[in-house]
Amino acid sequence: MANVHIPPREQTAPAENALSVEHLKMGYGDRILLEDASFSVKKGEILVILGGSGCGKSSLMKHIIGLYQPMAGDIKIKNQSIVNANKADKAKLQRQLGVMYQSGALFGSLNVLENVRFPLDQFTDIGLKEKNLTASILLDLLEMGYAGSLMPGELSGGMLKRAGIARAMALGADILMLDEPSAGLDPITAANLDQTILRLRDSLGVTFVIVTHELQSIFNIADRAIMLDPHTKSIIAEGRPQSLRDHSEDPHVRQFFNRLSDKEQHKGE
Ligand SMILES: Nc1ncnc2c1ncn2[C@@H]1O[C@H](COP(=O)(O)OP(=O)(O)OP(=O)(O)O)[C@@H](O)[C@H]1O
Repeated sequence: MANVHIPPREQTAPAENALSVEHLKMGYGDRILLEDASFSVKKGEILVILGGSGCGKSSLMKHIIGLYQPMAGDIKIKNQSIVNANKADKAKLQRQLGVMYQSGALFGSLNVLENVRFPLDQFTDIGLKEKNLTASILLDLLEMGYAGSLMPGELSGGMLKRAGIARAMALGADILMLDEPSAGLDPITAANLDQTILRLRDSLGVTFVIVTHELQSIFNIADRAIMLDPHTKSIIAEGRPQSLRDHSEDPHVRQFFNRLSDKEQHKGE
């Protein structure tokens, strides 16, 4: 038999961590929200954080971006601790993290271009022309190029979120943290925003950490989900949303992903 040459399998290097949360204990005063939580997010991955109201999703985001110090544990941005960083290093790490809060949180007295330019005005000394160009490019990227001169009060919900994302990217962040991006959007606008998130990931390699309850959106865009639980103060589920929906050993997790009422969940018991 002739020797058949089988080419070696291409070695793909494991993706690097964009961020990792290691044995995090967090809370406020006597109130502990998470006891010992660990997870990581690979570069270019879309991770969704889930959990009932008040379980600590926003608090986790605020710890990741360095607004609060953990009670114990570490948080690393591209393998560098933001918890133990000195002020200058922490500021550098924070620039790699862009945050969009629920409403987009634009300044009502500035037009859209000025809003997107704002972080550049605050934190850089580059010229106005260059800053305006950067802001315009970001608005184009978010399909908002036509809206630079509009005031936030003139924007629809979807446009506010897009402008908020553009602003979050102004300082060059390639890890975006989005707090309930689809909240308050109609289904078509929410689906369009999902596509934009996927496009930013696929074309620029942006990493996303997203807090959302929108199941459809979770199934459309999330590579992985983690679910926080206030009772055990831990991460009770981690995996692909579809796998958690169909195979999680935790009935509460299956109930969540299948969007079942308590009655439907306990039918036949
Ligand atoms: N700065 C703070 N000081 C003290 N307690 C706080 C602070 N921020 C949040 N909390 C409390 O911590 C708990 C978790 O709040 P957090 O906003 O992180 O939850 P969440 O899961 O994001 O909730 P939701 O889904 O309703 O937005 C809540 O009980 C909240 O009142």
